[in-house]
Amino acid sequence: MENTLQLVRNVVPSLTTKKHKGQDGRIGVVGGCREYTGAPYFAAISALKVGADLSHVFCTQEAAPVIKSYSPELIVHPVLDSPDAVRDVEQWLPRLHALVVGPGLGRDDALLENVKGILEASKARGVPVVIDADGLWLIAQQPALIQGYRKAVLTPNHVEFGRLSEAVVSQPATQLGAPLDGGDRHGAVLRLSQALGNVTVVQKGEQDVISDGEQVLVCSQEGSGRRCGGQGDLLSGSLGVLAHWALRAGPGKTGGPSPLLVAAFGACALTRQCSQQAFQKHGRATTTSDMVTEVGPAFRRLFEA
Ligand SMILES: NC(=O)C1=CN([C@@H]2O[C@H](COP(=O)(O)OP(=O)(O)OC[C@H]3O[C@@H](n4cnc5c(N)ncnc54)[C@H](O)[C@@H]3O)[C@@H](O)[C@H]2O)[C@@H](O)CC1
Ligand SMILES: Nc1ncnc2c1ncn2[C@@H]1O[C@H](COP(=O)(O)OP(=O)(O)OP(=O)(O)O)[C@@H](O)[C@H]1O
Ligand SMILES: [Mg+2]
Repeated sequence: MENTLQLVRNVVPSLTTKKHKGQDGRIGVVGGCREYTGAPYFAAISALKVGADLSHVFCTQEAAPVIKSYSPELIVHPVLDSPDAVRDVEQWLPRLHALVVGPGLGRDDALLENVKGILEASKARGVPVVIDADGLWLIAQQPALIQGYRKAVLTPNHVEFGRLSEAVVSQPATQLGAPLDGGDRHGAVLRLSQALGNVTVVQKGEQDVISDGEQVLVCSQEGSGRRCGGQGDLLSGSLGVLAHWALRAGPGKTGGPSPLLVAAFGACALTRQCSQQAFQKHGRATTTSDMVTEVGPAFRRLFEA
């Protein structure tokens, strides 16, 4: 654990007076619809609090005023349900360092079709993508969308992992419902990553298991017993920034594991540390907003010690 945390520290940029706004990260979150406005907010605000300079949300028209009202810090584009959605997002891509696709996206077919176009445009430009939540629903329908794209990280929860495995490696459904033991989980994550052409996969759970098809890392940083919604969104937003930092630093700084493995490990450790710290203060009443408040102190404790 400690050795891998040190690798994360190696990619964290220093705060100096020589930098300009945007240099340490311009992150985009694609998600936010009528039902879900919290998820993209949690992802985007977490990216900022980890250290991105600018955080954009690309959501539906209806969701935009709601998300804006949560925070003056986010830049919110009400474009995702427009007929020009792909073009509207594409024009921002040259200015974005990473895209987090899926928190609060929903499963509307027209929206998913737009997201498909956004993913294709991101791949064409080599923009790193973190795919979470309903973005993973899309990938389970069309794995070819991400096949072999080495700058992608998928962050499935238990159910999302089962869906992806069934779609990609035809894992028997009987195995999907049952909790896998440690050894099986490693193998299952490794196989899914390999089947997707070495896309990095983070299976969230009691321990987070991370693989790029070559190595497997396990994050067992102490978290809490609280399982409120939104914690995965904090993780995917944080990972957007860390992925950018790690890829920019390159394998020379991350040692043996690939940059995206190190970034994913960092985001998992941070999310769990936030959970632990928030739980110490709020106990059973802990919510993801309490965890967002802990991002700064948790980051300092893990990565700036
Ligand atoms: N405040 C918000 O706006 C939030 C919105 N969310 C969004 O809600 C949408 C659906 O996400 P879901 O995660 O519900 O996806 P799914 O609808 O695929 O999840 C199915 C169900 O699986 C269950 N589940 C999760 N982990 C499990 C485990 N380890 N064992 C057994 N069952 C488990 C959950 O209770 C969930 O009801 C996404 O767009 C997501 O981003 C969530 O991120 C939570 C917060
Ligand atoms: N059983 C568990 N014990 C400890 N930590 C857990 C457990 N399950 C999940 N976590 C942690 O909670 C965080 C979110 O994982 P979770 O599986 O809840 O994601 P999710 O379902 O996508 O969340 P969201 O509600 O944001 O969609 C991760 O950091 C993960 O490590
Ligand atoms: Mg989720």
